Amino acid sequence: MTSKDLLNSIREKRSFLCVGLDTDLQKIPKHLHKEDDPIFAFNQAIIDATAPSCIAFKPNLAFYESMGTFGLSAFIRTVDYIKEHYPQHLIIADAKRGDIGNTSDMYAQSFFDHGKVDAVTVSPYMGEDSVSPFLKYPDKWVILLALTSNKGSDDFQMMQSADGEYLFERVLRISQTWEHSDQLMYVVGATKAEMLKKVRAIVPDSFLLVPGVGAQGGGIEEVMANGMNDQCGLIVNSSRGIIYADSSEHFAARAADEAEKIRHKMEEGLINKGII
Ligand SMILES: O=C(O)c1cc(=O)[nH]c(=O)n1[C@@H]1O[C@H](COP(=O)(O)O)[C@@H](O)[C@H]1O
Repeated sequence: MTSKDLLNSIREKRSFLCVGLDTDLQKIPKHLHKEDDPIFAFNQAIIDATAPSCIAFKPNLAFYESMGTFGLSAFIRTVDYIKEHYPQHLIIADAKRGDIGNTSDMYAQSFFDHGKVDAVTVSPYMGEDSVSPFLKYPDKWVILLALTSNKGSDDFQMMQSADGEYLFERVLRISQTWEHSDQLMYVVGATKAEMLKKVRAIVPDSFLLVPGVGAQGGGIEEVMANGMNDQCGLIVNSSRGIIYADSSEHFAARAADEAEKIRHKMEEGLINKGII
């Protein structure tokens, strides 16, 4: 999926929302537990309900791997379901991978050859040779962690070099010199929205994956004000705030309402910026 495809999708849906599929057996409605595959049944209902309001889905691997083969099978079924029924939606495997070259090669194969996702989140801290195996797949995206939404991002990402450059700024600047850097997106937490201007000074044109609205307290308005470029350039994720809005039999309809509320705010931002 190219950035042009993404922008078309954003214009068509009037949205740049990503619905996070952080599916937890303990949190899904009890009536689904009688299904053969409750995780997939939940995802399917959430996907069908929210697809009109979003442009991307982001299953986080931790939630699936924690359930062993049963969880992995639900992950694969989920990806296949989105591919088959909503082929224009970007699928992000949130895996936060990255290792020595030959191991990253295996990770890349598992997501892009065996699995058919469009993008994978990758940690930059082992450097270029740990990321380049993911960048060998044309039309696939590598989403590098730049400035994450959690408190611990202060520990390393906000460290400053003698000339005042933050470590996350260095990640942005150096990674832009790598081969196929046009296939890079970056994670910047919505809770760090005040830093988005600094991010844009280094990567004015890149797409940013922005998690941390909703449950983590980040605000969509500040993200749009500081991070939106003239091609939108944003994919904003919400997981718990949408998928667990309700735990009754009406969970999917309530998830759709929550997604639509966010989409509505995004639509205003896109109009104000002249993108739609
Ligand atoms: O890479 C991510 O998606 C990510 C990066 C980050 O800095 N912060 C962050 O919350 N995430 C992920 O985004 C999702 C946020 O979930 P909610 O807080 O429930 O909306 C989770 O899957 C996190 O793992």
